[in-house]
Amino acid sequence: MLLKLLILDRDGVINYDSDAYIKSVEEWIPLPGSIEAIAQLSKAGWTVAIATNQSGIARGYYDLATLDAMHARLRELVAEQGGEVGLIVYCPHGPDEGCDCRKPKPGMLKTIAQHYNVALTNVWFVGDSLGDLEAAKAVDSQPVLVKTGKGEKTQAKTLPVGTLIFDDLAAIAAELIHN
Ligand SMILES: O=P(O)(O)OC[C@@H](O)[C@H]1O[C@@H](OP(=O)(O)O)[C@@H](O)[C@@H](O)[C@@H]1O
Ligand SMILES: [Mg+2]
Ligand SMILES: [Zn+2]
Repeated sequence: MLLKLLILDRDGVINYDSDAYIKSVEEWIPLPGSIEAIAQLSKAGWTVAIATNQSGIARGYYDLATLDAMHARLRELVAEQGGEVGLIVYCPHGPDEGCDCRKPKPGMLKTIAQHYNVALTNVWFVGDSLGDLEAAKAVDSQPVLVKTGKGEKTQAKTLPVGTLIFDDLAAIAAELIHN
């Protein structure tokens, strides 16, 4: 049976983003409807994985324990709604470290695909930044832009051909669950 895999960016898609980075669990605040959307997708048989840049680690704004606490909180909130979150992959590196995982490079998407032993072709990758969409395009996944977070600013840029646009994660869940 083909795995129904959906990959999400984190900041600006699941939780509010900030130009000052999300530096603590207290600053990690879910966007309206995002927790419910993930839980509904999970209960409808979707595997929801996450690929997130976290250069704030390299910049020293917060540590790995804090990052893990944010993700534990996310998992706890989704579990309270009867759903579950799949693999969470993050890039802790800074923009100048030349790693393979920082979006727009597709390294994290490849890691997720290998973990679930699936191809990335046409798998929806939902993000609010151009780098998210470019990462998707690089591995023939489906770039999906949400207007939350930095999404409306991103929408004004030149997007990869075929990018789908939705208001928010709740609208994406409705589309995937009911179609
Ligand atoms: O949207 P995801 O990938 O989940 O995470 C984005 C964050 O890591 C941060 O990425 C930073 O970009 P730089 O890493 O400084 O270029 C800035 O855009 C911050 O506002 C943002 O919070
Ligand atoms: Mg983002
Ligand atoms: Zn990296």
